[in-house]
Amino acid sequence: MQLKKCCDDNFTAHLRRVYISSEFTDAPSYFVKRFNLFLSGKTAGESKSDMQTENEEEEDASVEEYVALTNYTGSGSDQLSFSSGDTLLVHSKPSSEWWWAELKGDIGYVPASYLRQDAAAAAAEEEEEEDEDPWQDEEYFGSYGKLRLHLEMLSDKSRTEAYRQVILSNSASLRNKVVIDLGCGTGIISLFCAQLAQPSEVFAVEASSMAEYTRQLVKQNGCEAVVTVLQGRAEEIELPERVDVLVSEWMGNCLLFEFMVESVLVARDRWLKEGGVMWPSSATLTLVPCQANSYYAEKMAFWEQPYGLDFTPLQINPWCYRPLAQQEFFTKPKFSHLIEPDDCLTTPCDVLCLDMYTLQVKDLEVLWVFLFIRNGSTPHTLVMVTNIALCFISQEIKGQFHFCLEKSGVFHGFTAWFTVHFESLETGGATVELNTGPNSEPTHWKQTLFMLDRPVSVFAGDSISGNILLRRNSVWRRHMTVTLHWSINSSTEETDTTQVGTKSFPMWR
Ligand SMILES: C[S@@+](CC[C@H](N)C(=O)[O-])C[C@H]1O[C@@H](n2cnc3c(N)ncnc32)[C@H](O)[C@@H]1O
Repeated sequence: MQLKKCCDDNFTAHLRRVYISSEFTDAPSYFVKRFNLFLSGKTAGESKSDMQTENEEEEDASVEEYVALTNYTGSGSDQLSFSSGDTLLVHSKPSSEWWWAELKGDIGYVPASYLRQDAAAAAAEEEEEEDEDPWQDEEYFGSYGKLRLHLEMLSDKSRTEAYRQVILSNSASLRNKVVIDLGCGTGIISLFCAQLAQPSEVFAVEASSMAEYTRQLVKQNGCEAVVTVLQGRAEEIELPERVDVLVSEWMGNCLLFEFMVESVLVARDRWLKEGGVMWPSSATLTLVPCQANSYYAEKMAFWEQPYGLDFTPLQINPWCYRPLAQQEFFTKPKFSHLIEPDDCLTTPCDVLCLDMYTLQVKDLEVLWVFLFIRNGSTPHTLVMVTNIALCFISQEIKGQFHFCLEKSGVFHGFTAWFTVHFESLETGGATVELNTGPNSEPTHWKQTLFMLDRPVSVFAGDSISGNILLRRNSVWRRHMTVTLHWSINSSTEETDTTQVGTKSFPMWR
């Protein structure tokens, strides 16, 4: 299915590293073309020939048939009217409430809740989903089997030098130690270990097909006596002995995206000796409220007067739950954002700190706890409908923030980044830190920008407080949703005013 494919393309394209400046350059092109036609006043039928592209067959596969459950009268020129029983072609689902659909050559928004999928199509889709791997290992390890990601990672000097520095500054203590390099990729960290220290053994574990080349690289650099490359998933490989040090570069965008951290924790529990060392030893997620004037101008203010025309219905649309521009550009976080230190409205705040020794896989999950309150006369059984079920989230990755703004400006959103710390083998204190924030050398992760739907003018002395929740997707194990809740307390009003907001950002499912 095209939409799902687009989502997966997003996923592989955003595996830690981002190749496209805009998340939406890969938005379904069919939708974009249809929308262009809509703007030009042509109907789909009239413009069939305009639509023909070499990708047409693939694009047509994206269209899904839905049946109208009841009559609907569209309000405004961008909504479709339909009658119960009509078959609509849904081209895109820009939000959960409003879909972009076609009926008899006309195209427009329709309310999703008025439609149901054709039963056969729904069953086929469900089956397709059931067959999919929730870890998406094929795409994931497929992309690490190519050079593109490795080139980007190795070209990131700050990142790679940080690992080199860790090995170098601990070289004496690494003597005769056994090391596992989890997810060794091209083997760079294992090679640093072998060349800069004298470990007795380095197990370089890599699940992707890159492992075959890594073996050659180890040999080419004369390290085969120390480094053993093992191809396989870290969760499944067997080592001949436990290790003194587990080193891994597992961090993704916004620290956790990809959830490679789970593989690290599983390997830690299986193979790290009692008292062994984890590199990184801890990880911190940092947040700051910020301005993003140029991004806002590029994606939102642009529609105010392009070529002297008024395109504001794309920006502000009373009929839409979320106008198109907001929906397309601000629904997901912007990866690869480089925030200017000047755009931070105040001092950043650490919202999450992970201790790599004590963190558990279950800590990464949202645990749904069901509380059944028994109706006094009914037997104690979970299936009794007379019982009341209360469901609440007992645990999720959650951090609090409280910012006191140091300057006036426009609050466009929050920017997040992470820092990891490596402790010394000897002293246990921190030796090296890799900081991906705006005051350090840019890394390939850059920063992650979460745009609010609407900018808010703020003033020095105002405060912004709230929390951030990272909810791992319970099906798609490498994805999560970041939810921000905030309240802005104004210091300038005679009577205190508070504005509250909340927004969830899927990354990507
Ligand atoms: C971010 S890259 C780091 C590569 C290399 N360590 C470096 O610093 O250049 C992560 C690597 O870990 C591998 N990987 C991820 N999860 C893994 C797992 N569960 N078992 C083995 N390898 C894994 C990926 O295929 C990828 O090559």
